[in-house]
Amino acid sequence: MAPVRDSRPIVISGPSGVGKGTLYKLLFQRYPDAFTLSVSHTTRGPRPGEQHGVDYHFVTKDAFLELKANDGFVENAQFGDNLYGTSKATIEEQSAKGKTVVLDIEVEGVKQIKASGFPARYVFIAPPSEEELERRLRGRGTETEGSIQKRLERAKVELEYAKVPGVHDRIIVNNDLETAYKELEEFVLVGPAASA
Ligand SMILES: Nc1ncnc2c1ncn2[C@@H]1O[C@H](COP(=O)(O)OP(=O)(O)OP(=O)(O)O)[C@@H](O)[C@H]1O
Repeated sequence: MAPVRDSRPIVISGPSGVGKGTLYKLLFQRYPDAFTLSVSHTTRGPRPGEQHGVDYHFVTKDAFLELKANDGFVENAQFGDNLYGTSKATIEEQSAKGKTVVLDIEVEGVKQIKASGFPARYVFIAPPSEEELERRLRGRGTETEGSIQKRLERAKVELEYAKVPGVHDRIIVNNDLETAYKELEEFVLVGPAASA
């Protein structure tokens, strides 16, 4: 177990395709007992293979809206026809198991968590350049051309917001993967380097 001294959840944000997932998956592989990814609520139906409570908490729209009305989310958003959110109870349950919760959320969610006063640490993953971000999005092979263009437009807004002083505790440029990983590890472990 890594000696994580600061148990506040870690909010990781950054443009789509910058390598957030790649970086925190490395962290989870290295420290499987210390970190866990937050499980979001969603009103969309499960895709084949997705498990309730593992990939998402799949809930009805009514249940989602009731939780929202009761101030149960640290952040929530609508994408298409579906609602998504991170519940306070989920973070608390996962934290109670002794794990540091990692949240992978987009910029509007970051703003909401900050506004809510929920204690968290914020790290932004930046691309070496917009050209390299585009190369990675294309290289991943998961997006249509339209989706790539939307994500690149969105990236400009996110990169601007990241420049606002005081928003993030750390900005890591994901150029060389190993170097960026080491920076993330150093940020999340807090204090002397841990031995895995
Ligand atoms: N340092 C790096 N150098 C080169 N390629 C990288 C680097 N980091 C990640 N990649 C590649 O970039 C692509 C995007 O990475 P990843 O899927 O982790 O991004 P993401 O930020 O989690 O995206 P999304 O928000 O859309 O889920 C992947 O194909 C990944 O292998």
